Amino acid sequence: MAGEAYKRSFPVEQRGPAGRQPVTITMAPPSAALTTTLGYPCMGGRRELKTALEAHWRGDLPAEGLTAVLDEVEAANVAAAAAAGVSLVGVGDATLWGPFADTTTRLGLEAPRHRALPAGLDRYFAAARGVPGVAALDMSKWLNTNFHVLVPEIGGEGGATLPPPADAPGWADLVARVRTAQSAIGASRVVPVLLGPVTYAAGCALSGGVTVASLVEAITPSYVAALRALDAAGVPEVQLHEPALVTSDGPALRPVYEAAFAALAKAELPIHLVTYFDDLGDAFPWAVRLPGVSAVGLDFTRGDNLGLLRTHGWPAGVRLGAGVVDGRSVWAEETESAALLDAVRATAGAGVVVCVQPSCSLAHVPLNLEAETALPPAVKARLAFAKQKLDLLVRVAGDAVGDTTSAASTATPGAAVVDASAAITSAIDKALFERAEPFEERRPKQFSVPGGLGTMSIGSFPQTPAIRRLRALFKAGKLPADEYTAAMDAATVECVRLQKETIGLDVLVHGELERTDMVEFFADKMNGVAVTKAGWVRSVGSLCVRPPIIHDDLSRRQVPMTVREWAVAQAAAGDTPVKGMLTGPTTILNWSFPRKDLSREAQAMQLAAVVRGEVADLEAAGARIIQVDEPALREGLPLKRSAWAADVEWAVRAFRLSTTVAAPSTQIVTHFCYSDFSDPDVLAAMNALDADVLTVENTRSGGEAFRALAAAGYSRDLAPGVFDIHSEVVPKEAEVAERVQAFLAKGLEPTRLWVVPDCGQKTASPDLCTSSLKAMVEAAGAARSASKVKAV
Ligand code: MET
Ligand SMILES: [Zn+2]
Repeated sequence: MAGEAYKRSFPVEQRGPAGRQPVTITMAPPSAALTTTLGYPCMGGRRELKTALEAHWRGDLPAEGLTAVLDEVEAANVAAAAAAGVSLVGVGDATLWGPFADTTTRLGLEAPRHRALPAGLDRYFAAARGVPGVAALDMSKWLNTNFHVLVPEIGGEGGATLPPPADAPGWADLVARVRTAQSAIGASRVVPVLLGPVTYAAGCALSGGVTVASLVEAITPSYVAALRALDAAGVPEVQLHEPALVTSDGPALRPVYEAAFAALAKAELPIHLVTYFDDLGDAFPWAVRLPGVSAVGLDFTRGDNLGLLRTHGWPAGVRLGAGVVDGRSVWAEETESAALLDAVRATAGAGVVVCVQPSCSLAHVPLNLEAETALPPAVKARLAFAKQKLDLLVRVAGDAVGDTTSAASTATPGAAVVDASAAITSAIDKALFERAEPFEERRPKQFSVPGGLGTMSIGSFPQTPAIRRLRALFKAGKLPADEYTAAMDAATVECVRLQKETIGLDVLVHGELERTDMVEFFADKMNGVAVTKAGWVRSVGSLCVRPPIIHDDLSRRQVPMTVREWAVAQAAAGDTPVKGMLTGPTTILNWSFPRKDLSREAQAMQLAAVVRGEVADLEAAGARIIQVDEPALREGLPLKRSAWAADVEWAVRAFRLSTTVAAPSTQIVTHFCYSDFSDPDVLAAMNALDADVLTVENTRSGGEAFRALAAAGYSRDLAPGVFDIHSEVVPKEAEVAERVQAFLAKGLEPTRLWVVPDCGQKTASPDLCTSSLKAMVEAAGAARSASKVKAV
C-alpha cells in the first residue's frame, strides 16, 4: 500500500483557552500486520464532552452544540488511531451516555413514558436521568467494569412494545459518523462499532412474556438494515460486540445467536464478532463458526482462550482477532503482549490470518500518559494509557510479522503472579476474621433509635463549586494549608448543622467534602499506589473517575487518614453520633488499576490491613458507628458464575479483616449500590460480612435488593434506600412513606430497619439534597409513630 496516500493532513479543531486553534495531525500508513481498535475513550483530552454534557443539562448548550463536541472528540480519536498506524479503526463507539442508550434510540425501543417526550436528546436524557414525574431507566454496570449502562425496559406494563416502531430513527447517525471518518482517513480503514443484538437483548429488563430470543428476533431486521446501510457506505466490515458470549449465559444462548447471525449474514457485510473480558468457555466451538462471521475477536489477557484454541482449533477462513494488548490494564507489558501474540500465532497455525488488537475497547483506561507529569518516574516508565497502547499495538503487531519460527509457547504471560493468598491466610490468626461477639449479643450494646426506623445518609453531601474550588486551589499550591483546612472545617461544621438542625437525621456524617472520590482519597494517603492528574475514566454520564494505580505493597502513609475530619464533625454534632466513613478493601481494589505481579486477593488483604488500622483509630477517637463501603464488591467478580466462589470468599474475608477489630459496641455499617445483588452467592456474601447495618441502593432498581434480601431472610439491621439520588426530583414524602410501609409489611421489625437514600449525594444540588432528606426524615417519623400506635 502506498504510504503517500495516507500522509494527507487531517485538521482537527481543538478548543484552546484562547478559542479554536486548528491542529494538524499527520497520518501514518497502516501497519503491515493487520491491527484494529475496538473503541477509545470519548471524553476528550480536556474532558470537553463532560463540560458540554453538563452545559447542555443546565440549558446553556443546545443539542447541536453538544453533538458537535462529540463529533470533534471522535474525529480526534480517529486521527489518533490513524496516526499510530492502526489498519482498521473502530468508529462509532463515542457516545453521549452509553451503548444501551444509543441502541435503544436507534431501535425506537424507549419505554412509553420516555417515548411520550419529544424525540431527540430530551427523550434520550430523560431515559438516562429522569425528568420531573418521569423516572429514568435502571442502570447497571457494564459486565465487570465500573462503567454504567442503562437497562432498557421491554415488554410488560411500563416497557417498550414489540415489534419496534416503523418510524424508529434507525442508524443514520452512525452512518453519518462513519462517512465523516471515511473522509478523514479513507473508507478502507473505517470499521463501525455496534453493540451486538444478543448482548443488547441480554442487557434489557424483560417482562410481559418477552424473552431474549423474541427480542433478538424483533430487532434483527433493524440490525440487518444497519449492516446494509453501512455496506452501502463502503465499510470493509462491521464489529458486533457480543461479550454476552463469555458470560455464564453464553452457552445457553446458542440458538438465539445462530438464528440472529443467520439473518445478519444475509446483509453480506463481513462481521467481526468481538468478545472480551473472559474466554468463550463452552461456547467456543460454535461461537467461532457463526454464520456471516468473518473474524472473531478473543480476549487473550483474561480467561483461557489460548487453551480453548489449542483444544478446539480454528475454523478455516475465519480471521482470528488476537486481543493481546490488555485494554483493562495501564501497564505497558509490551514483552508480555508480544509473547502472547507469538503463542496465539503458533497455536492457531500458519494458515490462520491473525489481526492484532486490544483485548477490549480502550475506553476502560485513561486517554494519555503524556498528561501525567507528577507520577514517580519509575512507575511512569512502565505505564501505557490509551494513546500509548495504540503505538504499542502497532509495535507488537510489527514485531510479530513474519515471525513464524517461534515455538508454540505454553507459558501464559502473567504466570509469574505471586499467589500469596495461602501464605497470608495461614499466617494470620483466624480470630482476626471474627467479631468478638456474635451479632445478637453485640447489637444491644450499639447505637439505636427508640422505636427504630433511624435515619441517616450514605455519607457524601453535595460537592458545590465553592468546595471544589477550595480543593483545587489548595492542590495547585494557591491556598496555604491552614487556610484550606479552616475553610473545609467550617464547611464540615455547616454540613453537620444542616443535618442536625435543618434536616433532623438520627446519625450524622461529616459529609466527605474533602474527598474528590471515595477511592482516590484513600489512595492518596497510602504507600504503594499512585494517583494521576488526568487519568480519567468514564463511570456514568458525565462523571469520570481517576482510578489509582497500585504498583507496590500497600500501607498507610498518613496515619490516621480520616480521624481529624470525623472529630471536627463530632465536635459540632454534640451528642448525636457521627459515622466514620471508610471505603472497603475490595472496592478500593476494583476501582483501582491493580498490580499484575501479585494476586488480587493478596492486594485485597493488604488493603484490609490498611482499613483495619483506620477502623481502630476512628474507634479510639470515639466513633461509635463506622461505615465501610463496599459498592464494588459484586462488580469485580468473574463473568462466569462458576468462578465466583473463590473471589467472593476472599472479598468477604478482606471485609472481615477490615472490621473485626471493632469493639462489640461499635456499629459497623456497610453500603452496596448499583449492582445486581439478587444472586444467592452475593446475598450469602452480604450476610457473611457480618456487618451490623447493611445499606443498599433499592429505589432506582425498583426494590429489587430489598425483595432479594427479605426473601433470603437477612437478619441483621437493614437499610434499603428510599429515594433515587440520581433523580432531579425531590421525592414526595408519601412516596417515601409508602416504601417504608412496604418494608414493614414484609414483617421486618422497625428496630431492624433504617431509612436511608439509595447512595451518597455528592452530585446533587444542595437544595435537592436537603429537601430530599427532609422528606425522608418526615416520612420515617410518621411511620415510626404509626408503628408505635400499632404496637400499643
Ligand atoms: C458509590 S457508594 C458511595 C458511598 C459514599 N460513602 C458516598 O456517600 O458517596
Ligand atoms: Zn453507593
